[in-house]
Amino acid sequence: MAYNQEEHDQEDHKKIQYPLDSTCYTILDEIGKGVSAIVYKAICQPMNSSVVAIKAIDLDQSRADLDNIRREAKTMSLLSHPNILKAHCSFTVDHYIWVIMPFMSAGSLQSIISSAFPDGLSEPCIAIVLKETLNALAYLHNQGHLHRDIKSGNILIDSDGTIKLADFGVSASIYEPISAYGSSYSSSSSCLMFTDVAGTPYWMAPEVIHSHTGYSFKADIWSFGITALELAHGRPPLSHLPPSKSLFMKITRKFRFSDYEKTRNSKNYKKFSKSFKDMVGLCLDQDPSKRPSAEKLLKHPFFKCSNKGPDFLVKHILQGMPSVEQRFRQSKIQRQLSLKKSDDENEEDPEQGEISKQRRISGWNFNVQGFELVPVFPVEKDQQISLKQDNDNVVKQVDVSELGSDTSTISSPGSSRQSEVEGAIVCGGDRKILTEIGSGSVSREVMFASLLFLKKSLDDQRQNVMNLISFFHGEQHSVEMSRKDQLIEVIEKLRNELENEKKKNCALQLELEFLKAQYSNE
Ligand SMILES: Nc1ncnc2c1ncn2[C@@H]1O[C@H](COP(=O)(O)OP(=O)(O)OP(=O)(O)O)[C@@H](O)[C@H]1O
Repeated sequence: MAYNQEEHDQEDHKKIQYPLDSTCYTILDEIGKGVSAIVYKAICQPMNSSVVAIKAIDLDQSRADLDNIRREAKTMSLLSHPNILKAHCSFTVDHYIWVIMPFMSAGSLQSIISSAFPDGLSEPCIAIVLKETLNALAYLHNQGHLHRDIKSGNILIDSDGTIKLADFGVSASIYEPISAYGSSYSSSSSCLMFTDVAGTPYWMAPEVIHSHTGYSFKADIWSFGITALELAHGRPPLSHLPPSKSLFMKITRKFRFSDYEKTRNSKNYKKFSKSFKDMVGLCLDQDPSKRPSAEKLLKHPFFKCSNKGPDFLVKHILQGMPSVEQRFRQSKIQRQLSLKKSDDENEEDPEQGEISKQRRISGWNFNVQGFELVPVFPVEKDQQISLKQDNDNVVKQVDVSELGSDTSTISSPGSSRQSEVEGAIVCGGDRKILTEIGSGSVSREVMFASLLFLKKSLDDQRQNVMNLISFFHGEQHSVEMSRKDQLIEVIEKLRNELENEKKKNCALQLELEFLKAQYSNE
């Protein structure tokens, strides 16, 4: 059936106003959890007890400030498309913002994959999900909006197989006044560009991480390509690394060979069609200008061949699937078990032992045939931290004890102003080393951008730890949960946050020292 925008808009205007009062809603169950929000299934009594989803965004933990969240609500209220999830309303409840949304009873594709399809979906199912998502994206781009957080966690599915794109928490409009984005928006270049780092690391386009270069609609296309890989393999590339590390790997264009091998030797290696691989390859072009627009991508043979609809998804994905609330409960238990397992493994196999297994690579490309990211090995085999010299590029080793630290060694560019350094952090016991490679593919601005990102993330984590500490001092969570659940959750969070904090602190300090040394050398 052809989609009629006018009819859809008229339907939209007929919608009834949901109450802006939390007492009108009864929470039934927890169904999901994001970085700074919990999602509940609830009923709205004055609306004939209709079922809704409530996203409770904790303002104390949210990266987005109130303005951003208001913008999300505003963006959602102005958009109208069958593949875009539109909120009923939103209002504040203590230090939470409640976004009242239609309940998409099968939850997100991410929750479906993680609970029932760990090795990914079949290609015909992927084609339907991606096509519906791309319809939403094409509409969004035509309206002048970037989504900026395309991933399977933001693609929701209803019991009848309907697909909707959700979560406009970091979306942005190119038509809004520049002041709405502070200094993060620039219209001086030939196309409208954003420069702030937004989104979720594994799905982020390289130009979003290298944010000094600016990015636009094509950043969503990259994330769409990563989402395709996520649906195909069950997880996005580099997701075995912590988010900050995956960002750093993208910036330094390195990731561990052992990790790549893990993916490649997967027993469940699947075959995908040439047109699917080609479509993903187009999205994952390093050069944003070479990626197709959403509208053009819709005309790709991969989508043209797919004539199956939502019923197919019901039959092949949803039938027999536990409810979204059951799945959420299961995933919580699994998370706790895997946390315990990784704790045990860390005790047996300290990080130091891992270092010897690591083999550095100088870049990574998307391989259309193999349908995965492929490492590029450095031309020079020497991976020692050493004095390295080539024609016009000198890299000299500096002992950081000279810079005020007694356990670290960094290599930094020497006399040449053109020298550029790719940094990789290798942590082993208490000896932290910032290594060199003078191949010249990462500039100081990129290094700065990554440092700023790490710093922001560090600040966020510090804030989270402070929140948890105050929670332990007796602050009440606004929604009732069992005491045991709360404690398990808090301990899990605290352990993660502290671990991350420790690693990032260490990395950040070394990198800052390194930059200081670099500048003082000049
Ligand atoms: N309207 C909805 N109906 C049904 N389930 C939902 C709805 N919105 C969210 N969910 C469920 O809650 C989960 C968490 O959603 P949320 O948007 O908070 O986090 P996320 O997108 O997974 O992560 P992030 O915080 O990184 O954006 C989703 O994966 C989905 O399963």
